[in-house]
Amino acid sequence: MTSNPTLARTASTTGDAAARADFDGAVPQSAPPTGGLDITGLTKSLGGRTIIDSLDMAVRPGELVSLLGPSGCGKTTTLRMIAGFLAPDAGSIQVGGREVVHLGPEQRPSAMVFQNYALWPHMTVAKNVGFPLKLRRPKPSKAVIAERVDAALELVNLLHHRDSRPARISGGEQQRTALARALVQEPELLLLDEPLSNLDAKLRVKVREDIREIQQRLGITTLIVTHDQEEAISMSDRIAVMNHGRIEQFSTPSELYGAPATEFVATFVGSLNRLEGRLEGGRIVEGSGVLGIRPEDVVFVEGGEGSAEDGWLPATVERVVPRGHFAELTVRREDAVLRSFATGLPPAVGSRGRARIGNWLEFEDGRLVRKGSA
Ligand SMILES: Nc1ncnc2c1ncn2[C@@H]1O[C@H](COP(=O)(O)OP(=O)(O)OP(=O)(O)O)[C@@H](O)[C@H]1O
Repeated sequence: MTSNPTLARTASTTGDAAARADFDGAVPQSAPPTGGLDITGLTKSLGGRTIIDSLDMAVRPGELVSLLGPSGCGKTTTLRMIAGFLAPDAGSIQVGGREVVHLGPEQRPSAMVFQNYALWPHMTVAKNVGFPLKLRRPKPSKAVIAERVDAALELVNLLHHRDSRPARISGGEQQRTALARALVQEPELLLLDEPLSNLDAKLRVKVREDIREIQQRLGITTLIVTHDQEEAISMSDRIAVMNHGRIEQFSTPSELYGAPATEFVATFVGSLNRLEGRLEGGRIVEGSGVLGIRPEDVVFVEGGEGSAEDGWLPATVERVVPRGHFAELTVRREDAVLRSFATGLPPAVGSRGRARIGNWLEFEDGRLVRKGSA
């Protein structure tokens, strides 16, 4: 297993002379990345059903990738096979170019953060974090374990709680303890199963920023399982969108949003007006395809003449849902009822004006065939 230089460097007393000479008191912004993850032909049946169907995926060294998909699509099953808790029926899993599929979880160069954190209630934070090191053979000395535990706790900003028990710290601190317990193992591959699902909305934003920052600083190749598109979009270099045990698209967040390969991806990532038909002169008319229109691509303007020129059609606001810094409008035109996002002061329910469609996606048989723009 490659030792991660940054984690070693965070403890001033840890490491060999070269590492110490390198350490100038500040944690470097980025370390050389750990190895990538290469999965090919991963297959698993459970209860007589194919759950994962010949899955291929390559995560680059130092990359953070989210496995995103609805409940039951097979995210956790995939992660458990990568971690070594579940044996696949077929396929290869390589970490840093080394085949690990036949190894047990503790022999793999990966560490997992569980959804429920799985902390021992009778152990202090420091004992919990040091536990995986105690299981190592040969067992590291007490002093080495203490140094590495402190380095990991410092990374997650939890040194002051080293002697607290899990019941005495907050949910966010428990999450960071679980993260430190994974990082202390200096894994090449960090695996996180719905890491933020037990946190309240505000803390979730803070913790996801923390995880991203630490991950980038250490250069650890990371795979996160989530069903939360906002979480995936805000943290990931790339997102693998899963549906029924297959990856529908594996792209950057902006590619997924702007050019979704399938109707499923378009509806799962971001919100979408889905309408049967096609656009002709800015007007939705009958047709065999499916139109996908992002709410921000529907513009409503109060008052003014509603003329078909430039795609403006008369429109009435039927519903207004404030969303904080913007509002979601339901706008009725003669051809369709559309959701629209409005920034600034939203119009009142019943307001009349005109609405126009700026950009749209065209799907046939569930696949993207064209992107249109007015
Ligand atoms: N031991 C099992 N026996 C039979 N079917 C199983 C078993 N474990 C999981 N499954 C099924 O496999 C499918 C995928 O489950 P998995 O937990 O991987 O989904 P998921 O995408 O992680 O969902 P969630 O977000 O709800 O955790 C589900 O339909 C589930 O019912």
